[in-house]
Amino acid sequence: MRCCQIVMGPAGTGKSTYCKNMHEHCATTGRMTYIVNLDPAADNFDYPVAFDIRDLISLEDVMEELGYGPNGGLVYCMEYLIQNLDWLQDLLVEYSDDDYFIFDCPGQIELYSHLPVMKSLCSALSDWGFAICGVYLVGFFSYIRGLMPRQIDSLFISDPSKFISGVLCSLSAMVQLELPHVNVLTKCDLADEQEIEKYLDPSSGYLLESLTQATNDKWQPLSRAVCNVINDYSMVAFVPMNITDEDSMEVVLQHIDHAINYGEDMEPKEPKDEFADE
Ligand SMILES: Nc1nc2c(ncn2[C@@H]2O[C@H](COP(=O)(O)OP(=O)(O)OP(=O)(O)O)[C@@H](O)[C@H]2O)c(=O)[nH]1
Repeated sequence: MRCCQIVMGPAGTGKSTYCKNMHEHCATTGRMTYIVNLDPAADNFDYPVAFDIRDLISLEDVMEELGYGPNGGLVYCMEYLIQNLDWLQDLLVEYSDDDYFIFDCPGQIELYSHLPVMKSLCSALSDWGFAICGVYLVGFFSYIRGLMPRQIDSLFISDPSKFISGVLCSLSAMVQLELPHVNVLTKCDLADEQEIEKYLDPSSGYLLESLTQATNDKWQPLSRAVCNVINDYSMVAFVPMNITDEDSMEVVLQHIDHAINYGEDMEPKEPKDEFADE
């Protein structure tokens, strides 16, 4: 079966790092993967690129030649890809049916929340025989890059509303793309395990308690409803990933394999229980 992961998520959540680590982890278990760069704004990679959207169109050229800004230019590039999908199909045709692809996507969340381009891409991949898993990354921490690279900007942990916002964005991608889907919480190597658990364990009541304290009475029914969605649907649950821990990469991969193999028929379960005895 031809399989692929569509790696999505806001800017800086670790999509390219995830692709590199997933590629390396799969190699250690004898699974050959090919990474496709679908970010027309990408500059360099730490992983071997099988093929690259920038060979079709680059953001720099679009901005220069059409006078678009970065966001409009990116959307233009993605729409151009959709209008030229034969470019991608011709490249994929060269590979065998057992080959496994990881698509490293851009960080503009509107691509996953309401614009039709990713949905069109996924429909095409499905028509070409791919079993697809959407992998949506949310960072437990976020970084500012640039003048002070690797400086920690905001700690999601200090602000449950940011965590909720990340969950709602992933939910929006799930609803929009209708793919077998795995949510991954990245940068967990930077956080204390017990702190992460507070966010991920619905029985802790931590999210609702924090939101209740932080918001005006008027918003509390909404906070409760959102927390119920997060707690009741294991499909919205996040798999914590620690890139320094091979076991953690393997757990993420098992969730993806499970999603690909069982897709929409998957019984809602707490992901952490699912592999507890393995
Ligand atoms: N400690 C730690 N750092 C990470 C992790 N994932 C990513 N980073 C760092 O976070 C920064 C952003 O990572 P990228 O992989 O470039 O993120 P991205 O989502 O591809 O970013 P965009 O392409 O801008 O959307 C880099 O400095 C990475 O080294 C992680 O799991 N742990």
